[in-house]
Parts: sequence; structure tokens; C-alpha cells
Amino acid sequence: MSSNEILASIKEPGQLHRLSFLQMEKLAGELRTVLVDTVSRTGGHLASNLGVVELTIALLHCLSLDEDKIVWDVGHQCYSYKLLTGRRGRFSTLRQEGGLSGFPKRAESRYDHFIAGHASTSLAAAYGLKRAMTLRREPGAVAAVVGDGSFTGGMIYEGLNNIGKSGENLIVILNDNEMAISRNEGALAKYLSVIRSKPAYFKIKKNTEHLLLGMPVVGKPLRDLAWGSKMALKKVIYSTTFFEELGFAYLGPVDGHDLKSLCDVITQAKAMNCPCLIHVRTQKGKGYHFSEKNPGMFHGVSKFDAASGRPLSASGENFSEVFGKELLRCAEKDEKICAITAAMEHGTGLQHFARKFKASGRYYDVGIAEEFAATLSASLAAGGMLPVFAVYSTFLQRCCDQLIHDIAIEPQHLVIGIDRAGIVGDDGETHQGIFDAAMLSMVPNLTLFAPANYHELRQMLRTALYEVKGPAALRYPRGAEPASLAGWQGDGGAYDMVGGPENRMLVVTYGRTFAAALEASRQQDDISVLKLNRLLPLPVEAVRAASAFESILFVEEGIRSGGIGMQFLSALEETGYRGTAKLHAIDGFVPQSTVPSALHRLGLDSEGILNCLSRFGGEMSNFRKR
Ligand SMILES: Cc1ncc(C[n+]2csc(CCOP(=O)(O)OP(=O)(O)O)c2C)c(N)n1
Ligand SMILES: CC(=O)[C@@H](O)[C@H](O)COP(=O)(O)O
Ligand SMILES: [Mg+2]
Repeated sequence: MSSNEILASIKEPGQLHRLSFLQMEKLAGELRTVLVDTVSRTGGHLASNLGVVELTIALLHCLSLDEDKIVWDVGHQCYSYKLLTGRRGRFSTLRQEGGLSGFPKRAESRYDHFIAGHASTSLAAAYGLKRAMTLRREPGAVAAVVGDGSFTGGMIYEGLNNIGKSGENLIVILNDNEMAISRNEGALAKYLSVIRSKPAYFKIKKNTEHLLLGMPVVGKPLRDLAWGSKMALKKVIYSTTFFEELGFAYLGPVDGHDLKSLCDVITQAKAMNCPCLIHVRTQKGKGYHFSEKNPGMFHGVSKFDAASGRPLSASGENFSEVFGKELLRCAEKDEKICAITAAMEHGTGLQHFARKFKASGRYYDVGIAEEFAATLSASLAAGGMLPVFAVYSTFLQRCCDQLIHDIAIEPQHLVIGIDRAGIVGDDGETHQGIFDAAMLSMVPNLTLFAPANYHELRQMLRTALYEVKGPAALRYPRGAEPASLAGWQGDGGAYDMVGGPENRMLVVTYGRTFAAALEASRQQDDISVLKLNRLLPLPVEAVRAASAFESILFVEEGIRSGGIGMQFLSALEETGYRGTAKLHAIDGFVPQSTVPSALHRLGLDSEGILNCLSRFGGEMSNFRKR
């Protein structure tokens, strides 16, 4: 048999119904080979996908995608699903511009039923899909695959609360690998470890169910009777699980790499025709030596050498590392400083802080619970601590009400480190950090800084900690500082100006785009650049300085509507400015690509800025100097 014979033969997911267990075992091996080979070349989420190979095969073997639906929580683990639902031919384009998304997308396939990328949405998604099927009298079950990390997100409990009473044929598959990106924290992780240790209960239940399900006619009423007495029995012999108390049939724990057990339990769950929770135990990174040894490192990987497991590009200093190390330096001198993350310890550079201060209770990994993290930060501040919440821009979107209600109305002094601000690249629409500045501009009493390099990040963090009253935030991009800005030092005020009003054109910008604006001003005379250091509250002195120029182009690597640029131009108008002012910003969702390619496509690199200015220049001719 050729190396990929079975996978190559799968043209439609329905073909998996006819595979023998031996063939499915072989298919699992083929999938793992493709996953490691492809992700080593494209980058992506390897460990999570290696952990659900058998689960994906079993789901497609037991469910019929002509009527049943599967949704994936976060969706970063859906690569095998994509390979088995008609997208093998495009799989080498994974996460590339114009290629397959790294997450489920309805536009990509009829088998992708709901968008994913942000955690803990799958139960709401599954419930809505199932209710629509019921109301439209469409047959079929809906299954939601949820990782134990995603299970720490609040929306999951909102989902359990609504589904448990619904009686719907909805199967929640809890994929328990004891990991989020790092090791899973919290009481839920502890609870799962307890119920993982009770396989006996599951065996008794399975045998009883099989016996009754096999009985004609009397089977169901007898089964309901037995089920009722079993519930009583369980309360006597076994403590029921939290899930059963909420109205789910609990099936598990099941070995998530044992195809026969998986097929048994999925078939049983579908036949029970009620809310079920299947608890599967898997190994994150299974089947590839290096990811088994270090699943955290292989959660999200850039290109790597498959033979050695080593990354192909050395990851040097970056904004997250600089942030984490500067925060640690401050915290060593100030015991009021606490750090909070929502399951993104390494992504936000907090691992240094955690190593030093976890034991002393000044470090919190609250799980995938950004809303909770925001309000916890506010209450720590209310209690006299100096909390710093580090969070990706895109995930901060979860905290809009907490920012307004818990943090700003009675302003709490805390700091939010907004990482991945701006275009992030391969994760695409669900992860671009382009909305935070617009969202925060609604929040009164909040100060927002935009460092353009490591020096400013350190400086602005200290300013946020010790010179700002009320909530302060600083936003910085994924990756390293622009080489052209290494060591740049402005005057540390609310804005910096490069060039004076003797130039006709002024480009106003902030953050990473300052490098592109400077480059544009080097390529064409007559251009000055104003870099905002403080975005909120908008520095009126910067607006005043800008009004001396004949024409102004505001360039923003962020959404136009409600963004800083819009506010700057309206403040300019209020000064009675009679020049020409334009805003060049982002007008919609930004699909996956490399960051440079996205910035170029959006006209946010130096070439794009010069093109803007030359188009704009045409409107300059009718400008009369005052
Ligand atoms: C709201 C939100 N916060 C944070 C993340 C970042 N994130 C992506 S996957 C992941 C861990 C998921 O763990 P789990 O659900 O257990 O899946 P596994 O990778 O273990 O299969 C996190 C924190 C996210 N996608 N969404
Ligand atoms: C799936 C998810 O949300 C995270 O894994 C995210 O992709 C991490 O992004 P970074 O690679 O920028 O840390
Ligand atoms: Mg997990």
C-alpha cells in the first residue's frame, strides 16, 4: 500500500462509514504524516491537531455529515477534518494568502457550519444549529468538539445551562488533554482529573445501555426506567458528574486514541437522542516525538525542520518578551504589581513573571476567561494592588463591558498590555488586532499609549504604572520592533514631530506605521511626520501642531470606524483648520497572509503611504496657503 493510499481514496466523508478498524488505524497514521509534513512547511497548530486524529476519524465514521453537523471550539484542531472533507488537495495552502484557513469557515466548505477562532463559542454555535434543525424538521445530531482549555471559558457554562434542559440530540465532546496552550490550570482541571480516574462507572453504564438499546419495543421505556434507577444507583454508589446534574448523559472517560471505544461511545451518544457529554482523554501532540515531548511549544508553530523539530527561523527579541521582562523588573521593586493572563502566559511574555511570582500569589492564569481577567484586575486594583492584564488585542474584544462597567466608571488604576495589536498575519480575520483602539476610544477615563519600539514600550509601561491615574493601556504589535526604529528616542511627550511646517505635507500616525511613514518621508521631500505616543485622550497639542500644515494624511493600522484617525480629523476640524485632511485606515476584515503582504495590500507600508500622498497631492493644487 502506498503511504497515503487510504487518505488519497477519501473523496467524500461518507466513505469513512465503510472503513474497517484496521483501515482507520492506517488512515490515522497517514493523517499524522500529512499534518507534520505540511505544518512543518506552513506553520500552524500542530499539537492540537495530532491529538484529535482518531477522534476526527471516529466522528466521521459514526456520524453522517449529510444530516449530522460538527462544530469545533477554537477550530485550531480541525486540520484532519478538513483533510477528510474534500480539502486534501488544497491543504498545502494552509494559512497562506488565498489558501485554506487554519480555522473552520463556512465560505470554505459546506461541512464547516460555523466560524471559529475565539474559544468557548462552540456550544452556543451547536445549540443554535440544532434548534434550527429541529424547527425546520431536519433530522440529525450536532456534535461540538471542545478542548479542556476552551472548557474554562464562561460561554461554555452558558451553553451547558441552555442545552442541558433542551432535550436536543446534541453531543458535546470534551477533548481532555490536560493542556490549554500551557498546562491547564484551575478547579475544572482538577475536577476532570478526578472523573478521569473512574472508568469503572462508564463500563457498567455502557453494558447496561447496550443491553437495553438492543431490546425491541420494551428497550426504551425499560431503559428510561433503568436510567432513572441508575441515576439513583449512581447517587448511591457514584457521585454523578457535574454534567449529569445539568441534564447531560455523561459518557466517559474514553481513550481518545482508541478507535473502537470512540466509535462505540459516539454511536451510543447519537442513539440516546438527548444532550450527551462524551469525555475523551487524548494526548496533545500525539504521534510526533517532538510535540509529544513539548506540546506547549508545538501548540502554534512557525516553519520547522520535521526531522529535528527545530524551528527554521530563530525567534529573537520581541515586544512580548520586552514587555514581560520590563514588568518583572518593575514588580521586583513594587510588591503591589500583579500580573494576569487568560491562558496566554507565553504568548504575552508573562512566563518570566510567573516563574518569579506565582508562588507568592501575584500571578494569575485564569484560563480562557478574558472577561473574568478584566474584572479581576479591576477588583485587585480596588483592593489596593497594581494589576497588569496582558491580553491579545483580538481577545480583549471579549472585555468591552468589563472595560466600561467594572474598570472605567469608577476608574480603577490598572494597566492593560495589549499584545498582537495591529495585523497579526496567518491567523486571519478572527485574530487581527485592528479593533482595540476604536473600542477603547469609547471608554471615558482611559489612557492609551502606542509604543513604536522597545525603548518606548519600557518607558510607556512605567508611565502607565506610575504616572497615569485610572486605567491605562499600551498597544504593541506581534513580533519584533521595526529595525529602522531600533533605539529611536523621541522626547517622551504625547507626540513626536519629525520635520517642521516648512513641509507642505504631514503624515500623522502611531505605533508600527511610524517606520513606514519615516521611510516615506525619506523618499520624498516636503513630508513631515507626527507620531502620536498617547492615543487617548487625544493630545490636543498634537492636533494644534498638525494644523500648521497645508495637508494632512492620517495613516492608521486599525479599523477606520471609530478609530483614532477619525477622532483626530474631527478635532482638527474643530480648530477651524482650512487645509486638506485625509484618513487612510482599514475598512473591513483582513484575511490571512504574511504581515508585510497584508500591510502592503492595505497601503500601510511606505509605498502605500507615498501612493496615498500622490493621489492626495492632486487635491493639493487647489489649496491656498493661509
Ligand atoms: C477567547 C480566546 N482566548 C484565547 C485564545 C487562544 N487560544 C487558542 S487555543 C487555546 C488553548 C485551547 O486549549 P484547548 O481548548 O484545551 O485545546 P487543545 O489545543 O488542548 O486541543 C488558547 C488559549 C482563543 N483562541 N480565544
Ligand atoms: C488559536 C489561537 O487563538 C492561538 O493559538 C493563536 O493562534 C496564537 O497566536 P500567536 O501565534 O500570535 O501567539
Ligand atoms: Mg486541551
